[in-house]
Amino acid sequence: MLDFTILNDIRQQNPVVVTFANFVTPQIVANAINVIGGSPIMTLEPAEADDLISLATALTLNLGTSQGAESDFIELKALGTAAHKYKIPVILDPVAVNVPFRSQYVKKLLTNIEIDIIRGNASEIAFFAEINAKSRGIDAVEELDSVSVAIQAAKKTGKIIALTGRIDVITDGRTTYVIHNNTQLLATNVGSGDMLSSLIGTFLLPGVPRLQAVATAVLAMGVAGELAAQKTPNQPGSFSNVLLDELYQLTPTKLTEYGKWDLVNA
Ligand SMILES: Nc1ncnc2c1ncn2[C@@H]1O[C@H](COP(=O)(O)OP(=O)(O)OP(=O)(O)O)[C@@H](O)[C@H]1O
Ligand SMILES: Cc1ncsc1CCO
Ligand SMILES: [Mg+2]
Repeated sequence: MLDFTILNDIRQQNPVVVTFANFVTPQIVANAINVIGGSPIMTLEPAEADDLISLATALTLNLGTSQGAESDFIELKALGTAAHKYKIPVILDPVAVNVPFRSQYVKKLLTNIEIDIIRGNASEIAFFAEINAKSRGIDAVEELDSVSVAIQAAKKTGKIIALTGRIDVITDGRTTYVIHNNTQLLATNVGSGDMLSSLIGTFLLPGVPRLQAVATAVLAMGVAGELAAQKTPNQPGSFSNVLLDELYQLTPTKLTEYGKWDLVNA
């Protein structure tokens, strides 16, 4: 079961979420964390990694624009090592991981840092399921069977997988949540996925079962997206702002009333 009172806990605890961001969407990612009730901080300085992570409840590593630079790798490793030391969960957003150079980089990262959760679109998650999927840059292109791809990725990696798309699938390979709340405007808005990867961090409060926390974060994004889309039909620019308003105004009652989700093979 999902416990939506976690929203009240987030607002009460104001959890610090550290994000290694890409340079395209840091502002909306920071706002997403803030409006839901968390406290965002972005960093690029390895020397402060331990200090920041000691304050944080989760770490999100977004690889959107990081690939290649040795300084980035040093930073990612410093953050990941500190997260392991302080036992906080690490979320990976493997943007465009099917681009060969990025595939190698992610493999290197996974041997150096312990990752707990991977959030990506169908093409990105297919990489971890070891399925040959096409992708065009940051976007998924193929209609894959999301449920089986996500479960296979979870089994291959041993990590929690959040596969987003027309439906969202959250699984540890045994228990699977499928989320049906959605809107095309979320896909059109560049950075919805980046926002979600850091929102997941905000929902991963200490002591909360991780799979349920991840599923609730994805549901929250879907419900807020639908409510925003009703107010901004065919207006992607306005949608982006109203999405933040709806995340800010989200309540456990709204998640209960509007949330459409299934629990499969529990
Ligand atoms: N075809 C779709 N229809 C409805 N909602 C979608 C669709 N595709 C994605 N979404 C929603 O958009 C949000 C972001 O997921 P998406 O899979 O687009 O991430 P992404 O590709 O990493 O995005 P970005 O790179 O722009 O941050 C999720 O909440 C997801 O449910
Ligand atoms: C457009 C883009 N390019 C690298 S990261 C990013 C934002 C979506 O993740
Ligand atoms: Mg993405």
